[in-house]
Amino acid sequence: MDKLVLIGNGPLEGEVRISGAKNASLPCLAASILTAGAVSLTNLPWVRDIYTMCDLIRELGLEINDNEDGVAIKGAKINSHIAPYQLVKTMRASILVLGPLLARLGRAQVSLPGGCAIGARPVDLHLKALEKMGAKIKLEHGYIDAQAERLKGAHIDFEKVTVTGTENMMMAATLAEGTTILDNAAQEPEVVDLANMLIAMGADIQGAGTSRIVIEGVDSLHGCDHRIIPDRIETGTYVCAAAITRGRVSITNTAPQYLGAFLDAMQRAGLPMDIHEDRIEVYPHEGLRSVNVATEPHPGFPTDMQAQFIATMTQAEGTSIVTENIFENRFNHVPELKRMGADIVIDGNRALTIGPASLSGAQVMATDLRASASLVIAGLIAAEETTIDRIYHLDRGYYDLEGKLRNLGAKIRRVKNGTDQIQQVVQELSNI
Ligand SMILES: CC(=O)N[C@H]1[C@@H](OP(=O)(O)OP(=O)(O)OC[C@H]2O[C@@H](n3ccc(=O)[nH]c3=O)[C@H](O)[C@@H]2O)O[C@H](CO)[C@@H](O)[C@@H]1O
Ligand SMILES: C=C(OP(=O)(O)O)C(=O)O
Repeated sequence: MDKLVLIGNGPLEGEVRISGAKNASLPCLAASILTAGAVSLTNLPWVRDIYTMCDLIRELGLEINDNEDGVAIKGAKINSHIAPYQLVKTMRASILVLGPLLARLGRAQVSLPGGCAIGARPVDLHLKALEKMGAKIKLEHGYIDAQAERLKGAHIDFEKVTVTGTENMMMAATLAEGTTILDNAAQEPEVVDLANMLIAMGADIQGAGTSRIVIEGVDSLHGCDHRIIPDRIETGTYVCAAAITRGRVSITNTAPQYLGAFLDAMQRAGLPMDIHEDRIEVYPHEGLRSVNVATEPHPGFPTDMQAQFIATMTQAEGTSIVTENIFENRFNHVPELKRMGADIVIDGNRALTIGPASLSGAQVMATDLRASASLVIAGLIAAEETTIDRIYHLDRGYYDLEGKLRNLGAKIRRVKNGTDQIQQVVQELSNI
């Protein structure tokens, strides 16, 4: 298993170019199931989850040719309606093929995703909504088995805001008979990106980006060319990396308008920044102030930035209270950050971070995607070496994290298994 080795050093400096959004690419790849036409997607980040989704779509029979910037997909022929356990178990977002398969083929069998490190993450709201659209659903042998000759438009009022639930229903409704209204819909930029792709395929969708989305079903969709939006969570992660190291970093090829609540929190913390249309310039600061945030559905503070924000707050003056409202178990990074010297107390769904704490390198374990990123951020300023194990979590969602950080001057290397090699890499990094 690969590990990351870091040695804390000076401020990051330079430019980092943001990749396409993983969480927009996944539903857009799934949307290609809806058409027999040719789909071209560009600005895909070649991270593990994208490979997994491509494998899943290939497994269904679609033809995919990839290139450096994206994929060309042809869905003229689909010969399976089954999303197997082997693929779904490595990526929960596989559930996104349920709506499109059912809409196009009238049948879908998708392995039921299990819980994961951050929470139980049920898919009951996806299933209830599909039933409301006329699908017959059975749960058998660990699989969701859904059937519907043609889905019918329905009024769906989500009990909770669900991002992939909204995306699944939006895709299913494009080919349904009649009008579907989604209330309490997710307003995330990735939902809007998917809606824009579907509209380019001929779908009739109004209101994406608001809490009510109205979809008028059509008989068929055609192919399209679509460019994926920049990754707001990768962007925020580099803002935190720049902030914790008091760096001067230009974050380019991004879209700051998707990060309002997070950038507002960083500004309240005293981070000097210039925010442009497609880039953020982060400047060195004289010391950060602690601020309180609570995670909420978009446009609130994103849960996917919570771990990286807590890592940054370990260096802010005072006590920062971070309340996690989306997932019931998303503080797995806290015990690991504490092993590095952070002073953090968990109280129910709140994490109280008392700063500034002096961090020292340690052997730590990545437990989920964003928890891993928070350990990298802490490792950038920790004294001596930090070794992060189980970085396959990071590889699910960050394109070339160590390459991008190395470019900014960080002392970071990936090592294959073996403690001998770790010692050698530590020596090499110490000599830089
Ligand atoms: C691939 C992708 O886009 N992943 C994102 C998506 O995940 P995902 O779409 O899985 O998360 P949801 O928005 O669905 O989950 C929000 C909350 O609703 C609950 N819930 C959800 C569905 C359901 O049927 N029943 C139910 O109870 C979940 O357990 C959670 O507590 O949104 C999350 C919340 O912004 C992000 O952290 C993930 O990065
Ligand atoms: C939780 C995340 O992803 P997923 O929903 O795929 O687990 C994430 O991107 O932070």
